[in-house]
Amino acid sequence: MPNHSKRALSPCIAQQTRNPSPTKKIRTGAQGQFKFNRRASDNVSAYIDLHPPLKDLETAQAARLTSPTKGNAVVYWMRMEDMRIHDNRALSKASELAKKENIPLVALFVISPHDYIAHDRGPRRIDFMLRNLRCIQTDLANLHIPLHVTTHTPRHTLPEYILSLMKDVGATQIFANIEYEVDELRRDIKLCELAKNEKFSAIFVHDKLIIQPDTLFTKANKPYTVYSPWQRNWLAMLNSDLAKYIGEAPGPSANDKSIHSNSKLSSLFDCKIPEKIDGFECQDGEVMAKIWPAGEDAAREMLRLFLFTKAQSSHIGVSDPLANAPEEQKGSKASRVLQYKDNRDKVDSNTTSRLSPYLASGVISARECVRGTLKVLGADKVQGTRDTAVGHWVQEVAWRDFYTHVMASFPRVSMGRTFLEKFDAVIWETNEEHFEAWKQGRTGVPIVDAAMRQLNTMGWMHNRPRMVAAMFLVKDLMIDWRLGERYFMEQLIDGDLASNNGGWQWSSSTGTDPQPYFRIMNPFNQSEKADPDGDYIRSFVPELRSVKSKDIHRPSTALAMKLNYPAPIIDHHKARDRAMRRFKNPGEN
Ligand SMILES: Cc1cc2nc3c(=O)[nH]c(=O)nc-3n(C[C@H](O)[C@H](O)[C@H](O)COP(=O)(O)OP(=O)(O)OC[C@H]3O[C@@H](n4cnc5c(N)ncnc54)[C@H](O)[C@@H]3O)c2cc1C
Repeated sequence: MPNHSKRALSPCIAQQTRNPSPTKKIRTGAQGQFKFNRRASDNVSAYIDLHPPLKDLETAQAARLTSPTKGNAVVYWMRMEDMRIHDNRALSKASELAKKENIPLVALFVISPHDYIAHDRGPRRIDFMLRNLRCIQTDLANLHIPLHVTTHTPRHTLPEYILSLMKDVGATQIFANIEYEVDELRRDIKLCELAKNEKFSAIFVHDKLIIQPDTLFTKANKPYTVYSPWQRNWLAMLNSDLAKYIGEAPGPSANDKSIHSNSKLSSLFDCKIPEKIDGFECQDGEVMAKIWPAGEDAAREMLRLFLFTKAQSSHIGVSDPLANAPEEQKGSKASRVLQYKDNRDKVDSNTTSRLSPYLASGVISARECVRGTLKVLGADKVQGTRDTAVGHWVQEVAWRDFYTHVMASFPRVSMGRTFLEKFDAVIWETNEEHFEAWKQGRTGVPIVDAAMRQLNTMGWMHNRPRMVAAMFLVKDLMIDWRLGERYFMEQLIDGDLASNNGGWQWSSSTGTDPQPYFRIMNPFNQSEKADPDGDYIRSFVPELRSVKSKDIHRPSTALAMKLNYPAPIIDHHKARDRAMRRFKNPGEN
């Protein structure tokens, strides 16, 4: 199988581009247009959609050895999207087998810097991964299960490396949860093949989503490309068998204490998790640890607070989300999830769950989140329609499934290709000053600047400003969405390839279910709706803190000058006309 993925970096290129700094120079092409080193060619794009690697993994799984000889241990291979012990299907299955065969369970985590470069992972996401690994290592050690953490490059030899580690510990079976990105699937297919040659078995399990990809189809037996009908089907399937889709996977059993005197395995307990990874040093690690505490207990507490307590405006910016939590008010209609339908788009308070970093790293399962909604309602069916507050939230969790389904069925979208191919020809501006101003939050449009500064200080943004800031880059500044996609990934602590790509393609009207290109958000109107009193802007744009009136949404040039705040770098109405023209006739100026 040709390995044409845009994400396949050769090791030497990967090393050269090690430091994915936010100020990385923009590559410009011969015609002065921004150029992408990662946009798949037409042939590759067509090939990958015809041969989605998830199907190949399913084929490899069907052909795997079902009963290899008993080994001396069973391995669970944890990856950076399933970083938890509770309700973890691959871990649960690995533990079940170890118990049945009466052999120890060993957990493995391989740090793969080339993968992080290939996926534009930022230092915050990597730091969060290391912090969570520390919690997991301690919790597993309490069950006498070692977590062996090791680093490997180059990434294309990872399957051979995993196989050698299996041999080192005397394991013949390895379990992992599926990662749906192209290169990750190809890596796992290769491991299946190598394992089979050795008469070993590699078992890959669906865990990330509520409903796995490749299960929901239109009446014409095609993958869905529109969210609403897909979601109706998703909800019906979920409610048809709650135990199957959101049932909790049993936790791992403890190993026998004798593992500590096992000559091959005891040293695995000594492994140290690195403080940092070269090229991914987190400059604001302390701030991140405060806003996004690591570990499953923290994630669960975030969920509990969202389900059972009120929003707090003191939690807009850099603050500990678990501190000074308001009292739980059982039966009260004031909890954040019960107010979600009305308040979710308000950015001046913590109206949403802020669980995305935990879901993206798998510190909590999506199943647990949906089970939580059943508890709030005391219901035995999942609410998932927009007419109820809880249903509305479940619909958001479903978007996460949807975008991963899209990526699994149309893998080219993750290779720098637009879903709607006709928009691939849209002509983009190449104004580096504009791009820098957007990144730094100095566009002179307060809601956009607050959003970008929230991203730069918190590694996270509320969904509404994400859409406003993304649409401003693409439609007002006419800068290619792929540059924004990359910048978000580098900054976000919740960076998830499918959701980020889906969000960017939605905002730029190039994706599935697109916001039509002629619907362009007016950032000033959005600001008045989402942040009526201007508190969100005030917390992230200190220059405007003294502005008490509605002027905060659109300060006059004189006021902006007086406050040392930039004038808007673009006229929204003129920019809107330009975007309409360019999208209506892709390829024309
Ligand atoms: C341009 C753009 C880029 C984005 N990039 C990412 C990303 O890299 N990672 C990411 O997790 N989300 C991304 N999103 C989706 C969304 O903005 C965040 O998931 C949400 O803001 C997280 O806040 P929350 O946890 O409080 O969400 P809540 O409103 O509490 O929603 C609960 C969960 O549902 C999921 N979810 C909610 N909205 C969406 C959505 N539109 N698409 C996919 N999943 C959703 C998330 O897992 C979220 O934690 C992006 C959206 C846009 C417009």
